[in-house]
Amino acid sequence: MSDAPKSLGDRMTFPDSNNNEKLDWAEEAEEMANPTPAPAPAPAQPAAETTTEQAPTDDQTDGASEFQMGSSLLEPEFDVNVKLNDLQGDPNNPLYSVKQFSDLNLPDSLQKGISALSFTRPSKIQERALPLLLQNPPQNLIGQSQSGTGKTAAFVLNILSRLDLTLQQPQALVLAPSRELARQILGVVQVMGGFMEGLTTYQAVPDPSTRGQQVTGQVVVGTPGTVMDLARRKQLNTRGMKVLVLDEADNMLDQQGLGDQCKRVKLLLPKDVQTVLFSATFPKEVVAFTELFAPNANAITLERTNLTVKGIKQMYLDVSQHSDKYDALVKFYGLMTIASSIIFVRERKTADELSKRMESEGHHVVTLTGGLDGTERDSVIDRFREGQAKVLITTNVLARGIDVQTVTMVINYDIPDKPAPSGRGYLPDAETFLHRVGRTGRFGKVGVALTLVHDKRSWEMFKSICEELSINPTKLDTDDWDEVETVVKSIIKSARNVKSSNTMFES
Ligand SMILES: Nc1ncnc2c1ncn2[C@@H]1O[C@H](COP(=O)(O)OP(=O)(O)OP(=O)(O)O)[C@@H](O)[C@H]1O
Repeated sequence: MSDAPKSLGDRMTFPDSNNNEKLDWAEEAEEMANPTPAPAPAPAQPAAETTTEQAPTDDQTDGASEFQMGSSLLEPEFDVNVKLNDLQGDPNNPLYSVKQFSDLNLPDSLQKGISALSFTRPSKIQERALPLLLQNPPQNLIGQSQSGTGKTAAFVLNILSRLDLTLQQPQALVLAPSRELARQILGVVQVMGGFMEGLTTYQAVPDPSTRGQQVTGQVVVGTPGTVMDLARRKQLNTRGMKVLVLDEADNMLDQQGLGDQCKRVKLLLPKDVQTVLFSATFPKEVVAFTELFAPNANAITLERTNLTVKGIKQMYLDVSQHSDKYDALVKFYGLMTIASSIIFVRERKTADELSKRMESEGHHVVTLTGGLDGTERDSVIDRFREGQAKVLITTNVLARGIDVQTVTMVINYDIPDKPAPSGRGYLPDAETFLHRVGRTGRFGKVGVALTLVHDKRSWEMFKSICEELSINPTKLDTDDWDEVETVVKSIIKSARNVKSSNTMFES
């Protein structure tokens, strides 16, 4: 099945901190000639097999306010660049960045909301973004920071501080690519705004029980398709909107379907709506469009080399062929106790197959794909959040934004890919890789990411992603499981021993 050497690691290995193996790219010099490595064109695959699942624009039920809080602050470096479009954002202005939430002059009700979440001080992105977001007249913002660094709280605080609670009409709209993320954001709005008397919210994801209902919630959080439907049916009055937020903005503007819908939604809003775009990634293909969508925006960006969360330890399992992946996965799970983990696969079919096999062998797993209806999806993610299920198998539908702090391991059972611009074949998808692995290692927690590599193509894809993101993963060799156990344990231990540099925060 595979055209790869029996053990890829024999000739192509990443440096391994544990056994001092050195990276040997020499044999691949030709393939590496291009500084931004493009992998060999992927073999054509049958359509049904190759479509990477898109984030859904439909499905649903009602809001939940469950999410994790607290953190052990082990997060390493990340620095942001700030591009300011006005003099108010001058670094000499005392509001340029804030050291304490109390410096923001927020109403008491909001300070209480922040305390309810146990946030003691703002993270770097919050420190930089909040003064820019809160200034008047409102300014647009494009904000980038690594996964799990607190972008949600930044845009939610801005929204809540701009509401007129005496008006019972929609005033702020947050669009997210999946129903699960929309529910999660709504949860943050409800807890953070829990002390604001009269605050109302609306969850705009497909829900048969709210069909025909007029939207009166002041903060509307939803998926673009549903929001567009509500507006078209005149159930959502958009005239009073003051803030529009696109979470996972690059994803929202990049995909043909979601991008079109977001544009249409924006056209319905007042011209002076404050437009806020947040993501951990803004690939260059979407940057021009983000600037059109949020004109004259202040921008907080990350250097390409700072995109990864260093607290997430990267490993890969080198298996000989596709059919060995399942056994290697199960063996791996047998080695250690993992608090909670997410296994990402490429297709719904694989998710279902993997889930059936693991269940039949006594593993308790849950599966969430776009193939489930809204109520089922809500129930699965809730059970996983509550710890009733420790293993979640899913597709890219949950690659972005989902915050479950008990997740200590992410497994890329299949390497993420995206259609090549030429329309022929698929290319490695570094952005999706980054978002997937970012489901662990949240807000300074330690996490481990494991990627399965099984043939030459998967190896090349992984290698390209690692180069693009400056990742140096440790190889786990399936010929020696005792060694795998030792290596993984030592990686986890070394990650735990990372001295807190507190660089989640500004010094
Ligand atoms: N100032 C803070 N102090 C402590 N915890 C915080 C603070 N800000 C955010 N958090 C927590 O950090 C976690 C990650 O936050 P959030 O989900 O907003 O990250 P994100 O940057 O949006 O990530 P992603 O890019 O994956 O969407 C959440 O559990 C949140 O409650």
